[in-house]
Amino acid sequence: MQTNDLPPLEESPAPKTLAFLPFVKAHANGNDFLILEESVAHKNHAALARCLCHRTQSIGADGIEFLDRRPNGAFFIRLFNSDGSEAELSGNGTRCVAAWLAATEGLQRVTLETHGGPRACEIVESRDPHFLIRTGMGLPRVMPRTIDIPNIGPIPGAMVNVGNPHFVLFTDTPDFSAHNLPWQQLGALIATSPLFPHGTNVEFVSVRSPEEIAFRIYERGCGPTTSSGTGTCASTAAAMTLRNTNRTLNAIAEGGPQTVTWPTQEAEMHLTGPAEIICRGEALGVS
Ligand SMILES: N[C@@H](CCC[C@H](N)C(=O)O)C(=O)O
Repeated sequence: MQTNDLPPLEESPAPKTLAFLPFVKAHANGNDFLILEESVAHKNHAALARCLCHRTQSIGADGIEFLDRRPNGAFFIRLFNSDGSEAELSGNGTRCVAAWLAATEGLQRVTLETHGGPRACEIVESRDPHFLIRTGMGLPRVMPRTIDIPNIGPIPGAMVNVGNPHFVLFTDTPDFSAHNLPWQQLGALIATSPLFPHGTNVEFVSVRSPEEIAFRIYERGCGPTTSSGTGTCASTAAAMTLRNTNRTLNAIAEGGPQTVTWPTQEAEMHLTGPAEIICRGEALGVS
C-alpha cells in the first residue's frame, strides 16, 4: 500500500483540558479518606470516588468525603465509598473532616451534617497533624436477628443502625473466623446478601472482658478495613445490649483502639478516636 492510499485521518476529538483537583488525605486508625470540596465534584462524585480511591492507579483511599460549605455557615459532608456507592455517613471520615477544619480554620467544635444526621465533633487533644476527637454519634438501634445465608445456615447476630446499617455477629475464635469461614469471606457474603437490599457493613466481635471488645470489619462498598467509626459504635452497641458489657468500652480493631460511652439506651452514644492529616495535593483529572 502506498502512503497516498491511506484512509483519511479521522477528525481528532476536541482537545481535553487537564483539571487539577485539590484534595486532602487523612486517616483514622488506617481507615483513610480523601477530602474534596463539593464545588469540584460537578455531580461526578461516584466516578471521582472510584477513580481517586484506586490503590494502585491513583491516590488510594477507602472513600471520599465531599465537604459542602453552605451559605449559612453550616457544613454538610457526603461520603462515597471506594466502589462509588454513597453511604449515609462515616464515623472515621467525619472525624477526618473535623481534624482538617481544626488544622486549617482552628475550629475546636464543629457540627458536620450528614445523610445519617448531624454529628457534633469536639477536639479533645491537638498535636497537629494528630488530633483526638470526640463525636456525638446519635442513638444506635440494636435489633437481634438470625439470618440465613445459603450453604452456611443460620447466623445469629444483630442488625444495628447507627445512621448507616451494620450486621454484628459474635465470635470467640482467635482469628475472628465464624461458621468455619474466614471473617473476610463470610463478611463479603453477608454484606452483599439479598437479605440486605441496600447492603450492610459487617462486624465480627469478640468480647474480651466487661471493658473491652476486639473486632474485625467488612465494609459495604469497600471490603475489609482496619477501622470504622460507625463499625465501632455498632459493635459496642451490640456488646452492651446483648452481652451486658460495661457502658464505656475500649473497642480494638486492626488499626487501633477507640473508646465508646453509651450511658443508657436513650442517651446519645459518644465515640472518641484519633484522626491524622496525611497530606494535601492536586489530583490530575481530564475535563
Ligand atoms: N469507615 C466508615 C464507614 C463508611 C461507610 C460504610 N462503608 C457504609 O457504606 O455504610 C466509618 O468509619 O464509619
